[in-house]
Amino acid sequence: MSERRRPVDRSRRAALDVLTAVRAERAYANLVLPQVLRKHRLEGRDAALATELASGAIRMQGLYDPVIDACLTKPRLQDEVRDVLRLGTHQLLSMRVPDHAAISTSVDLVRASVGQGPAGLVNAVLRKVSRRPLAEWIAEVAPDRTRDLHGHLAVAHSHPRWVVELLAEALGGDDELEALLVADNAAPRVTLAARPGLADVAELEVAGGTRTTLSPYGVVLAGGDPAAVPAVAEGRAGVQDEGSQLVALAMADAPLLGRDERWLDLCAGPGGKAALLASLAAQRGARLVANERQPHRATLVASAMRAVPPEAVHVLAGDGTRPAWVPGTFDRVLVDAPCSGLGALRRRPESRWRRTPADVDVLVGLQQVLLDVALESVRPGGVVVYATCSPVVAETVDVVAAVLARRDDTHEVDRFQLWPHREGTDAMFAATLRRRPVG
Ligand SMILES: C[S@@+](CC[C@H](N)C(=O)[O-])C[C@H]1O[C@@H](n2cnc3c(N)ncnc32)[C@H](O)[C@@H]1O
Repeated sequence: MSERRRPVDRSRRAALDVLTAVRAERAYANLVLPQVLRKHRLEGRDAALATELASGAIRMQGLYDPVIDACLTKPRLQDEVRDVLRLGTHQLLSMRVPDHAAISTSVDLVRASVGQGPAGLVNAVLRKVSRRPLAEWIAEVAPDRTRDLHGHLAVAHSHPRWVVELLAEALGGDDELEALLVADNAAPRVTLAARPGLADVAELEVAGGTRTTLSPYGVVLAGGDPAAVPAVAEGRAGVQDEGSQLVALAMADAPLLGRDERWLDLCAGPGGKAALLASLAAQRGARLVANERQPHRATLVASAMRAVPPEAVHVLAGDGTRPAWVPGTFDRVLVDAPCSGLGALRRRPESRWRRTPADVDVLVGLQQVLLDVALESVRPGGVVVYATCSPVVAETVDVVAAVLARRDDTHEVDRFQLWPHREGTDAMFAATLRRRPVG
């Protein structure tokens, strides 16, 4: 068949659709992927290939773009052509696709999506990329490691430099920094939580899972579609990172004197932690109020609760900074605050390129207000867990310190910081605070 009439590989076409939507429409890759896979009728290995191509090309663009630029003779490149080159470069440098297949399918793809014009350019650039292995390209395009470690790691592991610097600050130094950046670029394992009283871990093991070591409710799936597991389909279990399970348990299991009936999840959407908390509350004769500001996310919370006994939960759509309850109502409160998400970069390939340092500044103000509201909402003697899926110092320990500095009725009793390269979880932070009992 002539080159011009060769059909475009559907997985690569789908991957390009994802890159286009993420770039041009600011779509989220993990939300747009299922739609694109359906549109191209991709399943099994073809769907897995499209997913790897799209996620890898987006995640690694901080390394691939300088490599591509080093192969150009003219500096300017159409966005659509750069997307095709990112996909081709990912195949050449990070996947086991033979060079000739990576190059010819990319040429076909650009011909079909942009036109004949850039086909020669794509062919020439990818041939140059294919002449060196990844390590040599890193040595060529990244700053020298001994002179500028953060600059080197930022390019070699494709993270914005400001993110690398905040992660180094959170780690307290550079010793584990590279291990963390490597972990950020690896696909997370799919973990389920068996919601107590509704499903048990043994049931999920039968579905092909292996027990997690840190959460008593967690099971890691070897593969396959988690939605096909009956307990997940029925809402008796949920897909949930082990770190998120530990945050929910920090709230549910913090020692408490006196009444333990009224629980609040102040920022509940989309409802993973709230569903685990509500099932625990049902077992312990407590009731959870699951509050979420965005109405459509409150709907997701309600859906996550479909298997929970209705008397154990009340879902509320409301702004947590203007509480709809009187102060001191609750015995336990979780404030899983809106945050930069820099601890969950493994899950969202584009998020590191979307976030800016200014986002962190804005979020810190909201995080402090929400933590203050949480402390006002809990009775004296009650506990509040403040959590983020970010390890950034400004969003974690600094928020807790700033709020505690203004209050003389609260002290910190516990805290943890999890890491993808240590525990294999998202980089979740949680601090447990207690309001002093009166008298
Ligand atoms: C990190 S997410 C919570 C994740 C959730 N706990 C879970 O495990 O599924 C933060 C949530 O806070 C919500 N949020 C943001 N501002 C809020 C506010 N002022 N009041 C209540 N919720 C808010 C966001 O819409 C988002 O759903």
